[in-house]
Amino acid sequence: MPIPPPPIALTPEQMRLLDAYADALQDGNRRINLTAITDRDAIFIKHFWDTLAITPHLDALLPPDAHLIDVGTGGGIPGLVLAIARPTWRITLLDATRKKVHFVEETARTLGLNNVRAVWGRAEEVARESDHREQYDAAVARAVAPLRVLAELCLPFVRVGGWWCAMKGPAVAEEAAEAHAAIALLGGEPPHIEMVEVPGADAQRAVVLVRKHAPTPERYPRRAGVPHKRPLG
Ligand SMILES: C[S@@+](CC[C@H](N)C(=O)[O-])C[C@H]1O[C@@H](n2cnc3c(N)ncnc32)[C@H](O)[C@@H]1O
Repeated sequence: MPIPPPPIALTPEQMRLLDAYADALQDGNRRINLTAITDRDAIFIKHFWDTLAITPHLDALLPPDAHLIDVGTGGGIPGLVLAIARPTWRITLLDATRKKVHFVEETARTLGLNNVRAVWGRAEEVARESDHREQYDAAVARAVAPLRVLAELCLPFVRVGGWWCAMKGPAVAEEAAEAHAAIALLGGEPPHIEMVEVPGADAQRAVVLVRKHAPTPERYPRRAGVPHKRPLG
């Protein structure tokens, strides 16, 4: 079965960049464990189309020159796909694993993406640095932690008036309900859930959108590992 068309319009140059990125993921995966998804069609559907399906939601919330951080980017999802789809956005890719940060840095360079920078570190530590804390129009994340943990890893990066955007699966409503108290504590408004159609995907997908209305209290995030061990709320 051919790969279905993307969920948003792409130029031939953007399709060429996604093809080159798929090559890099397949090649990189032979050396380091970047993703469990290695089949080329699955890379397009479960990584690329999955990210592009949330892009219209971000378009509606963010300015053309938005600065985003992808927390726990791994092999570059969603950050590198967003950098290809929206070249006027600036994207910071953050991961705690050094070799993954090297991979995304190298891949961005090879693809000629000059709107990308990569940062190696734990979200709990990097979010305490003044050039990252509350500096971003949006923090995005996929497959990093349950929402009430992820809130503490993401919201400290977001400026007041900005957005936290988490890509999730079908159990999202329950997860969001559990995260309400943590989100409020960290300066977020109640989460807004949108179901997302991903062409060719069998699983239900959703995006959780949280607007930040107040600064995150100084004591958050707590020390590295604590958000996972003792989730807020
Ligand atoms: C399952 S992978 C998901 C990668 C990518 N977002 C995706 O959807 O394919 C989770 C990634 O989050 C990173 N990670 C987990 N906790 C983190 C933290 N506290 N700070 C920074 N990165 C973290 C891990 O190193 C790993 O690369």
